[in-house]
Amino acid sequence: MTNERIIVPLDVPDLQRAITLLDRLPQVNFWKVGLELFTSSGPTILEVLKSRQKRIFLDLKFHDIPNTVAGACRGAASYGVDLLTVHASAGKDALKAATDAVQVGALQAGVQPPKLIAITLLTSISSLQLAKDLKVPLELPEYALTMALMAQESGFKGAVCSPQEVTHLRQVCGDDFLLVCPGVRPIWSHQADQKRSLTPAQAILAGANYLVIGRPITAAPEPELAWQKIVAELNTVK
Ligand SMILES: O=c1ccn([C@@H]2O[C@H](COP(=O)(O)O)[C@@H](O)[C@H]2O)c(=O)[nH]1
Repeated sequence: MTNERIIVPLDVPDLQRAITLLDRLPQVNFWKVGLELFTSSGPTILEVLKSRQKRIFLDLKFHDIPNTVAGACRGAASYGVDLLTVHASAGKDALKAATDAVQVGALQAGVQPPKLIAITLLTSISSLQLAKDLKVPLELPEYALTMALMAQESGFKGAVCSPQEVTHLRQVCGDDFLLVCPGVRPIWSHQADQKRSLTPAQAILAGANYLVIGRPITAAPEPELAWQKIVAELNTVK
């Protein structure tokens, strides 16, 4: 179903505002909890989402030494969430440690392990910034692919990438590798800080499994209407 492929981030400063958004958009089945809400309010929101039978993408983007990433992944896996992120640039040892740790954490908690998804390169980074600020000597598509392949070799189930990299990553990583795309922008919405965007229809046609679409929906004057417009756009390419 189309709307199962749209993940809406709960990028709000507190639990009450998150619940207000959930109440306003009951048609959304897949929600993302990220750094802003988790830092301010902790894991309570995960219980709220589960009590409403929602799917959960816990986007905490771990990036640390292997031992610390493993500990964080064990803890996060105990919540029984569907997807969990780690930065691929934490390196192969950290990614392998994460792969083992989610199994342990989930087993101890008696829940299913989350699918681990690697951040390849934040969608707010442009090619120019990658070269000039981060001093990465690879072209951006090659860098994103290198990160995705390292994650795949380390046992990750998928990657977060911009929709602009999806075609290439899909070709190389295969059909079973999940590609989760933020930076998706309908033509009627603002780019804001996203640098590598495509429209929802273009992202799905390119081969994305999931689209993460936040402010075009959550900051719209009428979020329900924005959601409906995006679902209608995706129905044209089903
Ligand atoms: O590379 C990345 C990784 C994660 N994100 C997250 O996705 C959403 C995008 O929200 P919008 O309001 O649609 O821009 C946000 O929660 C980010 O933390 C990303 O944008 N890029």
